Amino acid sequence: MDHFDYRDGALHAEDVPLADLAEAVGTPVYVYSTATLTRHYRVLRQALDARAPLNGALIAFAVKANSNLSVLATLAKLGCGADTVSEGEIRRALKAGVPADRIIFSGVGKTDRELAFALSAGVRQINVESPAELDRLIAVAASKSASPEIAIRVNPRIGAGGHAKITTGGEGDKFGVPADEAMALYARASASPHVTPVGLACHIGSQITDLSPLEAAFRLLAEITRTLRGQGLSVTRLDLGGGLGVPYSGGAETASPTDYAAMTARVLEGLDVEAAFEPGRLLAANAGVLVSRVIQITERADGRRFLVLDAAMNDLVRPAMYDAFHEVKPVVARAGEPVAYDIVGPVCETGDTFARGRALPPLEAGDLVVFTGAGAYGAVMSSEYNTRPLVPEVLVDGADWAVVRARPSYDEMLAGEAMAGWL
Ligand SMILES: Cc1ncc(COP(=O)(O)O)c(C=O)c1O
Ligand SMILES: N[C@@H](CCCC[NH3+])C(=O)O
Repeated sequence: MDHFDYRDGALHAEDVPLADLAEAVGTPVYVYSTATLTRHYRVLRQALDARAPLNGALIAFAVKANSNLSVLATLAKLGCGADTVSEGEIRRALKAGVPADRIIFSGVGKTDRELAFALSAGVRQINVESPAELDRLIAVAASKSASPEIAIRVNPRIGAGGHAKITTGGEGDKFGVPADEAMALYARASASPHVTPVGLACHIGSQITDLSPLEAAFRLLAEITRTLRGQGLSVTRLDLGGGLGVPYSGGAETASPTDYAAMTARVLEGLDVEAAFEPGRLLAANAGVLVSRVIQITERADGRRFLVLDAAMNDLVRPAMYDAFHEVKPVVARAGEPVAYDIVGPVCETGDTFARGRALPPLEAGDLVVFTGAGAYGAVMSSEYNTRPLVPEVLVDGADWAVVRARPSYDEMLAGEAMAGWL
């Protein structure tokens, strides 16, 4: 459930009419709902706390899904931690008030500088994804006389997710260490005074709607835990990643947080480990919309109608990149027989197409529409392609709202560039 509803035919974010926001801030603009973020966090928190093996488990929001400082601070205030994949994300999480002991550092290619930064920040845990990374981490930690707590990320050879480009646990995927190698790596790490292995991690993909691949991966981690303990090694934490999908359209079926918690608790029963989760999309996707204005409607003699918006693939890349579906709705409810539109942006790429033949009520130039489900992997994946300013972001809380990232001016966009001295 979200908090974007029609009231008297006008779409609101909580108590704020989106048309008012569009007028005040301009379009395109991302709008996030505090009540929805809060609700999504609480639903997961309660589902986990209802199952003894998961009670109090760390929820570390995957910062890559939405790294806006105010969004992170909203979640941090609820007790949420952060799953990070770069020095930049660790800096953001700290700045937003996430305590270092709730920050997990994941990622397939952390630089020595980033590892050193994570050590000095005192993050809770570094998830090591390869033997080469373990060697570099040991060297960095030795130079600081440190011994950070680490988990080994297992590649369970179970890929899952909404699109081939977003599976991460498959055999050919770059992430993590295959199970047998992971056990050898864990034993090797345990012998070093410069890392302290505490557990295992996995994350097999994103937009996963069926629990069975997740269950298979979690069972594998439980089995590895038992094997390592049989070798006299200590394993106290399992980081079970994120990946749970969300319904991008009203009718779509996805596993619920309650079913997810029940399945996970069954797998961990009796194992006596501290679990952690790294949801991104689950908390943020349906807490955000992208508001855009119709520039014009281009009609062809063959009857094709292009709805040309002021938002483009550089603002919301998921349809172009993954053929992802986002529902499009008019901000002011309109009557009339639905019309089929090809919904496109102004960027000079055929891929700048959000949807083909999408049925919407008849629209006119100047009308506002929203893309729903845009709170995760929306603004964070935007670019300035075609020298289009990055989209601003607004956070709503009841009847209050604030611009939490401003649209840059053209001067600001060009300020970082310099003319070569010989020109
Ligand atoms: C290590 C890790 N954890 C968590 C996530 C969050 O995934 P999702 O947004 O699907 O929950 C990702 C991204 O897929 C990831 O790479
Ligand atoms: N960015 C992707 C998901 C990948 C998540 C990061 N591993 C999306 O928009 O669906």
